[in-house]
Amino acid sequence: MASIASLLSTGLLLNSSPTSPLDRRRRRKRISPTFVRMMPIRSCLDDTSSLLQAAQYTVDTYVKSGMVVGLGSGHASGMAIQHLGRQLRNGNLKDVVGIPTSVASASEAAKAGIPLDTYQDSSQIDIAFDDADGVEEGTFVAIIGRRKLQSEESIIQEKSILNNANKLVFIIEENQYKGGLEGSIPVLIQSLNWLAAAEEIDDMFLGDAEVWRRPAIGQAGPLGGDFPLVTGEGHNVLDVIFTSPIPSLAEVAKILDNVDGVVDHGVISKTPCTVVIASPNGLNVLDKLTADVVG
Ligand SMILES: O=C(CO)[C@H](O)[C@H](O)COP(=O)(O)O
Repeated sequence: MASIASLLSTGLLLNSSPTSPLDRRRRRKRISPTFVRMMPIRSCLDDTSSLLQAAQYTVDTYVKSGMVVGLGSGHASGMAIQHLGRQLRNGNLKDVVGIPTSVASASEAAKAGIPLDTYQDSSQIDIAFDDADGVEEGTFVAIIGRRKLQSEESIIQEKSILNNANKLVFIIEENQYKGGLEGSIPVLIQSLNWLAAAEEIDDMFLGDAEVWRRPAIGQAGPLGGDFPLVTGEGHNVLDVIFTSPIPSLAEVAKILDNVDGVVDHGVISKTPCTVVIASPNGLNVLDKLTADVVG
């Protein structure tokens, strides 16, 4: 098995291999139809205002008094948290408790005056909203966690909050909802044997993706530089950067789940799931009510 460094130096990581495992799975993949509701809400707005509208719509539509709410991370979630705080202050909502998915969302929620609780496995979460780096069209499988992690925060915990919520809503922009997503998927790996796991992932996606270890400071690189990021749980983070469109995120997740040393990753698949999509023309609200059957 070639090392990542040697593959990079020969440029092999950038070449496209027509017979990679992903290609073979691409040919085998069949996805059953699922029910998707589309509710267009028309308006004419710039990017920021449309995301703000999506964030406010999410809170106004799905958060009710007395609920426990998973508070997501990112730009749109920040706006939703601020709006939720306003609704509590002006009395439109009461007795809401927030469970933050990150240091940033905890800090935003504290500033907005939202009462907070910490996440436990037994937490009953009525609804969670979150940003996503991308949501795959039709399947609603999402990528989270590309952002830089801070101190003790954890993709594992963020995924648990989203998975345990009775209702999950992603708030995204229209260019983030599509088939054939590209870019990176964060993968948590045991730090002791990180190189073996990285090389196995590199082999699995040869021709489709580059594998880099995320640094705590400084530039990213195949070996993560001198200061690799170590999460609060003691893991390293690999960014598996797809240079060609991913035909099926669920298949990628399945491959990653089978690699020795992989602890978790930023692919999340949950139904039911709602996506509130902001665009300059207004909002599209899509619901996926049933899970795909892959044969
Ligand atoms: O992990 C994530 C959501 O949980 C995303 O990586 C992140 O929040 C995206 O942030 P932004 O929408 O501000 O680019």
